[in-house]
Amino acid sequence: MAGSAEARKLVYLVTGGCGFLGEHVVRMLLEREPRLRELRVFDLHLSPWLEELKTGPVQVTGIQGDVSEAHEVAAAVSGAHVVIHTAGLVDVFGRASPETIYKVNVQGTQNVVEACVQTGTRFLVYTSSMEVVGPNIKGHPFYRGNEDTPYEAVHEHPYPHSKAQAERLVLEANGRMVHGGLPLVTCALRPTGIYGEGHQIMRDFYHQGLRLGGRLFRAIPASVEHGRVYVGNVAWMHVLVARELEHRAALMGGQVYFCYDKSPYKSYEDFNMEFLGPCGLRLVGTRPLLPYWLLVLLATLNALLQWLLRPLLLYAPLLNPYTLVVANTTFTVSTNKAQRHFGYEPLFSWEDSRTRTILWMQGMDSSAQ
Ligand SMILES: NC(=O)C1=CN([C@@H]2O[C@H](COP(=O)(O)OP(=O)(O)OC[C@H]3O[C@@H](n4cnc5c(N)ncnc54)[C@H](O)[C@@H]3O)[C@@H](O)[C@H]2O)C=CC1
Ligand SMILES: CC(C)[C@@H](O)CC[C@@H](C)[C@H]1CC[C@H]2[C@@H]3[C@H](O)CC4=CC(=O)CC[C@]4(C)[C@H]3CC[C@]12C
Repeated sequence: MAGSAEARKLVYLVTGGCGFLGEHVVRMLLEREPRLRELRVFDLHLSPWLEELKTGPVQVTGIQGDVSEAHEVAAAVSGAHVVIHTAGLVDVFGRASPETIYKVNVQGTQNVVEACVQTGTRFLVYTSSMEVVGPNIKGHPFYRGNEDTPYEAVHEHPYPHSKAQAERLVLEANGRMVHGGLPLVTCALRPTGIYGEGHQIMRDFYHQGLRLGGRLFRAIPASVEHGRVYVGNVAWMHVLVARELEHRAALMGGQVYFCYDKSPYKSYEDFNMEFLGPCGLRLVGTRPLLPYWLLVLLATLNALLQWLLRPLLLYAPLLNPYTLVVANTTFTVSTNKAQRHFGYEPLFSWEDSRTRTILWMQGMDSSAQ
């Protein structure tokens, strides 16, 4: 939907704009934000597809930078009306050190907040995560909960802990005076497990299945529900929040919103099979093929192997003690807070989300042959 030239006056910055979610946010903004004059895409690694976006009426500016470097963030934020901060180290597989995770996710977010304050940017949307809530280290289920559901959010793993710290920084910054004397308005969005075109973990499952002769072996009971949300709907919620923050600052400022849509409640593995099945893979077993204690042993051995091999190579399998607990703990949301506060409705139906994801996987399938 193209806006008239005179209506184009806003400058948006998307950090992590070349990532799985970030790319969908960037493309959604270009399609559905008619007030855009300039779209800045800030990322550690700029993608080649950015060039194809530079042919339209909106100025698309790729900025290669590191959110953990305050001066680089300040330069990118300066002059922006809205910042959508998606950049982060999404690592639960032990690829990055805890120090690096905190440096990027916490210090990086602090840098974004301070840059908004110093340069006068008034609207900040942060991509938080369901993991800020849970599953907690005790494996307590969170069954179709909402933003107000009481839950003992206790984290030891660097990733959820860093996301919780970053979210708190963003929410506490709401109301701070920015350069120019007006208040900063912030909010945080908490996606559950995002799926869709470009999801690296789905690729990993697909390639693992190919290596195992087209089979995947059930490890988690089908009864363990895991919340999932389509990346296009998460992107749409980011665009909508960024648009509505100015007019609904009193209601939305300092708030958190789960990202949700009509994706069905299923176990993580059964949900993945909605896409892996049409690509020729099958999930072996109606119940977990191995007892849980053996899975714990295998996960622990994987963690030990990762530690032993680290000086030589990065060994980062999907199964480790943390991913096993998360996968094995029910965590689903049922809420309409985003609809009540800013009129959010999913842009993509479950059927459409599923079809788009399958077509992407099949396209990946053909390119893999
Ligand atoms: N993937 C998922 O299921 C979920 C993701 N999230 C959150 O969504 C956000 C995006 O996640 P994904 O797109 O899945 O991850 P991703 O890894 O695909 O994208 C993250 C982007 O941030 C960039 N980045 C990393 N470190 C950076 C740094 N120091 N400076 C600048 N850019 C940097 C990466 O290059 C990448 O393009 C993250 O904040 C994550 O915590 C939240 C809930 C679920
Ligand atoms: C090997 C089997 C036990 C297999 O079932 C493991 C699946 C496991 C890799 C995933 C299960 C749940 C996922 C996490 C969940 O979707 C919540 C997340 C939120 C985020 O912010 C980032 C990603 C993740 C931690 C996601 C990562 C992969 C799982 C642990």
